[in-house]
Amino acid sequence: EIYPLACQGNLSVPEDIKSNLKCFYESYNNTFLKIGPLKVEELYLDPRVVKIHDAIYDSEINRIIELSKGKVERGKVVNYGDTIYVDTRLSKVYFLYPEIFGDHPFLYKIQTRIQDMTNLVIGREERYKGPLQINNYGLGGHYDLHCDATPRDEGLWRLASFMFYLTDVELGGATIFPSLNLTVFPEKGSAVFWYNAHANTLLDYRMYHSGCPVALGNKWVANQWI
Ligand SMILES: O=C(O)CCC(=O)C(=O)O
Ligand SMILES: [Fe+2]
Repeated sequence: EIYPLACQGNLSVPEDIKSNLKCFYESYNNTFLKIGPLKVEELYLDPRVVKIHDAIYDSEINRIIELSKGKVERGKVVNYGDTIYVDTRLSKVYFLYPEIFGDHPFLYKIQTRIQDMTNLVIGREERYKGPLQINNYGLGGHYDLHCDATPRDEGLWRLASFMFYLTDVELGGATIFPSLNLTVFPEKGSAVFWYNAHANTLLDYRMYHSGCPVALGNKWVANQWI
């Protein structure tokens, strides 16, 4: 079982890959990023997974959690067009839909920043203009192996995933990518970003991942599917 090993951070990315990973400042050609460049840490090269440090302000985190606290409900998963409760996902979820952004304009800023940070456009088609999904895991909360896109989407929806860590977690709660031997521990204010599909839009099965059980503490993350 690699699950417990990976969750504890006892697996690591192969040495030949690790030795080529870099940390750098990125500003693309973006005026705002020139003023405050992204702090990028490469976690894997092919497929590319990056961590962005200081991706969201504490003040924004507080507001998101405040908005979501009383609203989160047991999360479901999509199953052939239905959404159902499953044992493999134990977390509470609240969707901050674009419809409510008008009441909370700071959310526009966050989505715009995600676009700047990824160089991608959220909602290439209107029906894919997704919400910010807020996830809260209590003790034992977890989300087992899954891919954010499904074969039916084939990379048209959820081409990429951008996830903010809104809290540190005292113990457990890592995000693991078992095919890559990659474990990412939550770090408040940071974000991870990866593509769920190849350039030809077929799903990239290497991107299966899990949210490990929280052993101590309380975990909040915010996902934006792109
Ligand atoms: O909580 C995590 O670390 C992963 C969450 C996740 O994969 C998801 O919400 O799709
Ligand atoms: Fe996921």
